[in-house]
Amino acid sequence: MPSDVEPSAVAPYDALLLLSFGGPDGPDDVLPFLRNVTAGKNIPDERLAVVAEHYHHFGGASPINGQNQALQRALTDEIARRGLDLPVLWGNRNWMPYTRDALAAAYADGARRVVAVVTSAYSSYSGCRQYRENLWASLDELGPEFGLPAGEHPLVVDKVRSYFNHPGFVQANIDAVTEAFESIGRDARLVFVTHSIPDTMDAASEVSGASYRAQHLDVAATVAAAVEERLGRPLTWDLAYCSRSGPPSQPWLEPDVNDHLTALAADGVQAVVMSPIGFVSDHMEVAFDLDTEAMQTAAELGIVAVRADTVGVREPFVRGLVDLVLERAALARELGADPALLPQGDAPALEQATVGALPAFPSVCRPGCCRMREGVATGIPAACSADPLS
Ligand SMILES: CC1=C(CCC(=O)O)c2cc3nc(cc4[nH]c(cc5[nH]c(cc1n2)c(C)c5CCC(=O)O)c(CCC(=O)O)c4C)C(CCC(=O)O)=C3C
Ligand SMILES: [Fe+2]
Repeated sequence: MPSDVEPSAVAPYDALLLLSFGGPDGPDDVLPFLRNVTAGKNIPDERLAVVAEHYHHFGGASPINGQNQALQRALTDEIARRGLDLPVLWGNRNWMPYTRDALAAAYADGARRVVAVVTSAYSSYSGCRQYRENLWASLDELGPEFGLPAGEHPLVVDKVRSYFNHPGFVQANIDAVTEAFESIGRDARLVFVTHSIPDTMDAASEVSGASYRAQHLDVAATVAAAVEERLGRPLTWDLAYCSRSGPPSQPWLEPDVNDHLTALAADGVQAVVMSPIGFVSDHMEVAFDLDTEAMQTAAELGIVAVRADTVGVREPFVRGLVDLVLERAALARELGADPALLPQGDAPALEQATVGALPAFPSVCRPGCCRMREGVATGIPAACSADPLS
């Protein structure tokens, strides 16, 4: 077996946690799942009913769980290929297998320090802090279960940095968009798509180095430039959003992809490649909001549309995630085992591969990282930062 690194390259980690959103496995799961997702959120009942219908349209099961299992297998294979020893666990914030159960199993197997990879490439409350809050709450619950005094955690969990500008994630998107252009076989507008979030959440995301929107614009510019080079012709591109929820009175990032297609049609655009750079797999937002709804909008407008693949289990992406785990392990070794020693900011000198104009995002979240609103602490503790309440 070829091995590009020493087995000790994963130290101090005993396990890798693939941390994801979760989704229903069948019709009976849909409502309890939606209640988990929206607990304490200001989401109108009408919106929930509509989203429940999206799931029922697919037999009540989300594709996300199967996709995460495929990624878990791909990571396991890539880790073995490199001659490394690191079991890959899978846990979700909103559905079984839950984060706490995955961590409980890791602890029972003897793991004490775990590195997490979140299935969200971008930094925002939804893609960073909410996962870190879920980790902290899970660790809090597990302490007493394993006989520790309340407030003591059985495990330390670190997370790899937001990887939107890591070469592996970006390369997999470049490949997918190039293939989509080859399949449409004609000149087409390139429309990048991501999940909309409230404007207030976007503003709060900026503390990590650049806002959620700016992170996407950076990736989009890099991908578009590389695809132009591969195709040998210039492209025009935009960033649009899908899956808005929340009350209509609350501003969210725009334009919505359907409105954007309508505007493009009015401008005479006849063909579009949609690239879902905001998502790592073809879960419900992609399967329904893009493949069902936006594709129907395009058809009604007479626009020929092709949807580029998400990164899924593409080789550059999977390889990149394992590179990020090794990067995080090197940082952990440099900083020592005590999370209290972690710096309140950037990583010390460490080789961190990036592409685009933005720097590598912090591996240890900065104070105020990815709050729901700028300057407003929720009082909910979050893992993977020097101060859980900051
Ligand atoms: C930025 C972002 C990502 C990408 C990063 C990441 O991947 O984490 C993402 C992913 C996902 N979102 C998902 C599902 C849902 N998101 C909801 C609601 C919301 N998402 C938000 C943001 C994001 N969401 C926000 C600001 C809300 C409002 C309420 C809140 O602040 O939480 C709701 C409630 C109903 C609705 O309002 O739509 C559902 C059901 C699924 C599972 C899909 C499947 O089952 O296949 C996935 C992967
Ligand atoms: Fe963060």
